[in-house]
Amino acid sequence: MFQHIWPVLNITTRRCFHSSRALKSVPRKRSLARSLAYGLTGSIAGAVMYDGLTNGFENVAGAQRFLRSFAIGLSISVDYAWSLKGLQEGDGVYEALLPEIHLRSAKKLLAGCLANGGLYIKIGQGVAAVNHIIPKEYVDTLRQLEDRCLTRQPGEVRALFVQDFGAPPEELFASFQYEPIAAASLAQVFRAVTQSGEQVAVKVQYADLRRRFDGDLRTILFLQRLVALLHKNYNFGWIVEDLQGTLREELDFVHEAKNAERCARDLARLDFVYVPKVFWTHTNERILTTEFIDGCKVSDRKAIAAMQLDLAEIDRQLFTAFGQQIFSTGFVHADPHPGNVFVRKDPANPRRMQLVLLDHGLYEQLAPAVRENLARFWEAIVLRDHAAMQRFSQALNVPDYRTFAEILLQRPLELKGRGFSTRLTEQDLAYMTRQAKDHFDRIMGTLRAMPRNLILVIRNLNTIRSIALDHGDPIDRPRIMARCALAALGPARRTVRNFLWVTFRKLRFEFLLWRQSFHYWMVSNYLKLLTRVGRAPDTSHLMNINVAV
Ligand SMILES: Nc1ncnc2c1ncn2[C@@H]1O[C@H](COP(=O)(O)OP(=O)(O)OP(=O)(O)O)[C@@H](O)[C@H]1O
Repeated sequence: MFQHIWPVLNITTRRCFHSSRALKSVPRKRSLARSLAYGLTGSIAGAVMYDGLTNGFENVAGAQRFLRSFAIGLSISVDYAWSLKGLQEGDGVYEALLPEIHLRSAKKLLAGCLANGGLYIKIGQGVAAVNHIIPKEYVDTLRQLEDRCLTRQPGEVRALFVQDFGAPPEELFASFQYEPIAAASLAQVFRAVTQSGEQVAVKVQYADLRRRFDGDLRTILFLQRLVALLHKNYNFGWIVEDLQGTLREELDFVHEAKNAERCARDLARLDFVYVPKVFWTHTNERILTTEFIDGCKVSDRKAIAAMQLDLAEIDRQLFTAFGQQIFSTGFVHADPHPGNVFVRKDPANPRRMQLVLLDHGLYEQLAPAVRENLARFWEAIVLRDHAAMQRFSQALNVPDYRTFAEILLQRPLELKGRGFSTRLTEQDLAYMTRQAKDHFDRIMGTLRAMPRNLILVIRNLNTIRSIALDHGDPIDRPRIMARCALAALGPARRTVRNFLWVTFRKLRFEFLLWRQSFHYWMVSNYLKLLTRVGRAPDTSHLMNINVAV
């Protein structure tokens, strides 16, 4: 569930996680640890009481999950506060200790997620997806959740097939391997061969998932209300409440299968994207059978190198595919974490790569007006046209266009002295951390103002951005997205006039981008020259241009 409020958590992690960049002073950290500990204690006590009063403590496992989360949260808070007591950031001891504490804490979180399962695994996946913000130790440890096998009751899978299809898997399939090939938050995936000889992946839901889901959802809503009482700013309940329906749909594999087919239709034009075929005869609400894909995760750089595929090409296609969904079709995969994006050689042409999109449980549908205004807003960001940014932001009901742009891009709007495509520096990251801390209300206000279904779009963007960052950020992401936005804005009817209009807009866009790059190139060379002759004036005003469109 937390993956759905991740866009918000993504921002708040900067307040809560002790990344070496985010830590400014020890006193602040101590008070954070203390308030965390108090908050957690109060919340857990309240929640257990609430569960007891409303459910008569029927759900012992639910109470256990509470207590486990509480113990882990408390132990992590205390570890940071205690181990770093009296030390200052920048000290040798402090810097040496910090990665060790990060690693210890990440391992505790991993163990907690695995023990609690279900929604808690989603939280861990969400954390691993923000690799540009949180410490490496968390990312590396929690990444294991992307396809970690969880244990299940003996005979559970067989019983589920008998209940739902009236026969065990070995009768329904020519062969069925009971050892799962992967497991995730909702299900385990098994390999099988159909009676007609096709290799398939069979995704079988955890039997108690639906029952647990309701309890966990109630609990999280209750906990967040408590947290909101203690800390007025931390009110995320509206997001969870809004997304309840979407969350429930994710439990229905028939819905997922239909989403997969729609995604395949929507992206049929992109021959570098593939969606596995659904086998409807072996699919229902809890069991999903699809064509088996022999590929590697998009994060598996070794396997990608072994296939001699190019990371930049992969990222370009990744952003183009999701850019197409966000700006053109409006039907957006909301959970494209590396476990859900496979890479393989195109079976029809082994010299080319293909992206395979898995897990179509969670989608967001954007209304045409939202899509269009978002596309125009994105184009304006890349062209640095502030008047247009303001106009299209307002059309989306968001008054603060700067904060909105920074939430979408997760980077400063102004990269002073540098081109827009330049990679983020330590100062940029520090700026984002400061923004999140100092302007938390503004960020929350912007999130509340924007169309609700953009929350999951932001989740999509954060996830694919973290994939690219992990690849060494080899492409110009904002520009690729802006090109997708521009392509989506063309009129649907194919006439000569429309063709000319679209071509003109594209040329104008490319020219403006070229003009920006040329400007930066000229200014940076001019500066270099002045520095070489011993005269380096303050010319920052030259670099901070806005291209008027
Ligand atoms: N068609 C397939 N071919 C090969 N492997 C697959 C296929 N479908 C799923 N898998 C494997 O199973 C894993 C889990 O599948 P999937 O993501 O659909 O499950 P989930 O429970 O919805 O996961 P998530 O935690 O992402 O919500 C994938 O990461 C992948 O490794």
